[in-house]
Amino acid sequence: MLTLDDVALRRDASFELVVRHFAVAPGEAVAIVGQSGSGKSTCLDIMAGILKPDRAQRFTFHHAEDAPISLADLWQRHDRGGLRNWRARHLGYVLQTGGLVPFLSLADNVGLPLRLLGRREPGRVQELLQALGLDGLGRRKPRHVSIGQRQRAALARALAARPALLLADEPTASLDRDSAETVMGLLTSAARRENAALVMVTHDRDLAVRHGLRIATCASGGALGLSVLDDRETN
Ligand SMILES: Nc1ncnc2c1ncn2[C@@H]1O[C@H](COP(=O)(O)OP(=O)(O)OP(=O)(O)O)[C@@H](O)[C@H]1O
Repeated sequence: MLTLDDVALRRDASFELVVRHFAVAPGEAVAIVGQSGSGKSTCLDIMAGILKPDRAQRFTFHHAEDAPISLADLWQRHDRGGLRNWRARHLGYVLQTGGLVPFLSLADNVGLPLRLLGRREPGRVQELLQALGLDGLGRRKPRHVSIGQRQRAALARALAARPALLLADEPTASLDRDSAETVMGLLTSAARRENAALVMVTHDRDLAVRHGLRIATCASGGALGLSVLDDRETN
């Protein structure tokens, strides 16, 4: 579904991320692991069409019967509208910081992707709040719930429009062990149910392995801090 070949982005004089090859198929789940500062979040932001790569031999998204979309071409043409449409239609992104809109209730945050797409799905928001253990908190603003509850609301929002590609940056980082297991279970089962591709960044390799995710390593090394993600190194 998502394929990257020789995609690179230099962040500063001492750091360049180079994705030699990465591919994820519908229904497949991959965890990107690696040391702090090795480029995991940068990699996810490139996959999300948020950060523009300096070069991309191949950077494509291919969903079901639709024609393949070259994200590399959209960037090349500076087609911001095209990238925005692609993100709205196909992408669910759980940010490390949650990224909820502070002045909207949890329920309105979760329903936001559906509203932006002009879709009405009565019951969908409630179903997600319930699935993520947020029943009864829908009317609260993000600042009036715990960090872990915010994280789960962010996950519910990413799932709302049933995206084909689900990206998550440390979705369990602010959760206790039991909640982390629960959220991982929900994330992977939701992705499987929707036949979505899931790519998540995590420090917790064991948690990812326990939940059946393929492991891709973001390795750092070399004098320039060159970072290479290569999913052929997976186990
Ligand atoms: N906005 C930015 N501008 C310039 N450099 C950045 C920016 N964000 C991150 N970097 C640099 O890019 C490199 C990779 O950072 P990134 O956040 O992708 O790593 P990470 O593996 O996700 O780290 P962590 O596990 O600590 O979250 C680091 O050297 C970092 O200092």
